[in-house]
Order: sequence, then C-alpha cells, then structure tokens
Amino acid sequence: MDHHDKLALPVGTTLDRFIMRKQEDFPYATGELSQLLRDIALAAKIVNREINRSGLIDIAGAYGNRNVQGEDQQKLDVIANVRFIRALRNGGEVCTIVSEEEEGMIQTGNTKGKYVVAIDPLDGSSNIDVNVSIGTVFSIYRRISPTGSAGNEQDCLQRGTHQVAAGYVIYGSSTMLVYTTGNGVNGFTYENSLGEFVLSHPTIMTPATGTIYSVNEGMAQHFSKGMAAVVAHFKEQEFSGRYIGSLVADFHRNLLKGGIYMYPATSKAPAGKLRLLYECNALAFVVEQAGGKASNGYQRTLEIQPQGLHERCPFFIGSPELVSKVEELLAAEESS
Ligand SMILES: O=P(O)(O)OC[C@H]1O[C@](O)(COP(=O)(O)O)[C@@H](O)[C@@H]1O
Ligand SMILES: [Mg+2]
Ligand SMILES: [Mg+2]
Repeated sequence: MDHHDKLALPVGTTLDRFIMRKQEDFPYATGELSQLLRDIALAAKIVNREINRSGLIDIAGAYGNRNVQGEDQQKLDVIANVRFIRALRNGGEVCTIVSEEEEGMIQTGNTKGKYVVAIDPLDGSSNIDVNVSIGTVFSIYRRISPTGSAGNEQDCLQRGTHQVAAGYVIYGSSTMLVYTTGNGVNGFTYENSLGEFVLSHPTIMTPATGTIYSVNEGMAQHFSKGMAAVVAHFKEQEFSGRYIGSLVADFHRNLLKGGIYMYPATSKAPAGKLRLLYECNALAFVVEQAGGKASNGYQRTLEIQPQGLHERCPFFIGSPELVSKVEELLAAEESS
C-alpha cells in the first residue's frame, strides 16, 4: 500500500473532514497547517459569493467609484485581497503574507505564526467583467526566522521546493479548490446547498501527454526563435489551441485533460509576465504532485531562487512529455 492509498478518502468527504483525517495521519503535527487551510477555504467561500453576485451589483467596476447606493465600489481583486488577508490574519497561523495586490510584505501581527503565505487573490482579472472563469492561487511556507517577531524577506524568498502546501481555487461553471500538501493532489467542488467543499477529484494525476497547447499567440512577433519553433511544432502535430487568459483556468483544464500552458519570455517582457512567488511556484508544486512538470524552459521552476517578492519568470507547465519537448526545442535552438 503506498502513501496515497493509506490517505485515500471517499468522494463526497467534506474538506473539513478531509483536512481533519489527514491531520490524524501525522500524529506529531500540531494542526496549525490544517487551520490555515481551513482559513483559505473560508475566504474562498466568501470570495465565491462576491463573484457570483458581481454581475448583479457591479462590484467589478473601477475601484473608488460609487455605486447607486452611494457606497464605495470596489474591484473584485481588491475585495479578494481584503478577504484573504482578513481570514489569514484572524486565523493566527500566518506571520507574513506576500500578495500580488501589495508592494511590500504584509505583517499580520501574529508574531507567533509559523507560516508565510504568498497569494494571488484574484487571478484572471481581465475576465471578471465577462463572466469567464477566474481564480485564486496560494503558496504556503514554514517561516525560517524564529517566532516572536515579524516575518522577514528571507522567510518569503524561499525556493518553491520548500513549500509545505499550495493550491488554487477556480471560480468557474463550478467552484473548486485544488491543493497539495506534498502527498498527491486532491480537488474539492463547492456544494452551494451545503456551503461546503466536498472531495470530487481524489488523487489527481495529469496525463503524461496531451493534445492541447495554451499560449497567447497574439504576442508571437515578440517570441524568440526557440519559442517560434515550439509553437510550429505543436501546430504541425495539430494540437488544439486553448487560451482563456486566466492562468488558473488554463492550468486546471490542462491538468485534467493533458496539455501544456506556456507564458514565455518575449522581447517586450524578457522575464515573461507571471509571478514566481504566487503564480508559478504554487502551480508547479501541484503539477509535480500530479505527475506533471513545470519549468522556465531551462530549469525546474521549484528550484529557482527568488530574488524579489514580485519577480517574474517564463513558465511552461503541464504534461511531463510536453514540457520536456519544449525544453529540448529551446535548447536545440540555442545551440544552433
Ligand atoms: O493577456 P495575457 O498577457 O495573455 O495575460 C494573461 C495572464 O495574465 C494573468 O491574468 C495575470 O494574473 P492577474 O489577473 O492576477 O494579474 C494570468 O492569469 C493570465 O494567464
Ligand atoms: Mg494572476
Ligand atoms: Mg491577480
């Protein structure tokens, strides 16, 4: 019996029970990480509610505008940021947060908190107003600095290999929370009537290969020669091009169906667009736990040493055979 079997729980198990049962498998664990995951799930439910109502009350409008009731309107990404930070602060397990929405580190005031969280509270913001899937991405690290003071940059700039948990929420035709603590990947679907996430996708494994490629080809004139060769290769193979423009949604589809998502370096954006700390590393941890692969084209994403909180990196993620093929094509173009 492998580790995955030992931890297997039936479809329909609620997220709370799932987290509790996993906790029982590690008798020396203190339960703090479990509490943190519950806090994230709670914030996800609240953000889900706001997103569902967004068409009704126009919270997708510009930040600072006033709505018909004279109340301040807030952009959904600001609302999501506030909700997640509040949940993590109230939970007490997190000392420091890195968020896409804020320049510096956010100190929660919980100096005893043992964890650091990096988060993209609302991913795919350009899709908010048009009712297309959006998401949240989160990454959890154990702090390095001793408890009793605020977390520092060293705590936040850890390699992705040091993540203790990571995952994402997708707010789509149904809302799902997918996460890993390093023992496989499990997906939970939100049951509106119960107000609970329930296990719907146990032990997700991504197909070894696939026939979908996802990249913003409108940028093709800014691609390197190597990247042009990559795109030509997938076209020759008659792959399907699928690109939503919400990283979480593009990733989630390819995770389940097999395929590759690419956000390369371009002449306009030499480091690509996506953020290492709260976009790439979290999904890289998830994909590896599902048997997939994530890379910047040359190096495993999880092994990149971050230098800055909002650092960007080129990103290739998905089915292992496809990511390896891209690495091979990029290297071949480089040496020619
Ligand atoms: O329009 P582009 O350049 O293809 O960018 C799309 C990418 O940018 C992002 O929207 C960035 O995320 P945010 O919405 O969190 O800023 C990714 O989700 C997405 O894959
Ligand atoms: Mg994003
Ligand atoms: Mg965002």
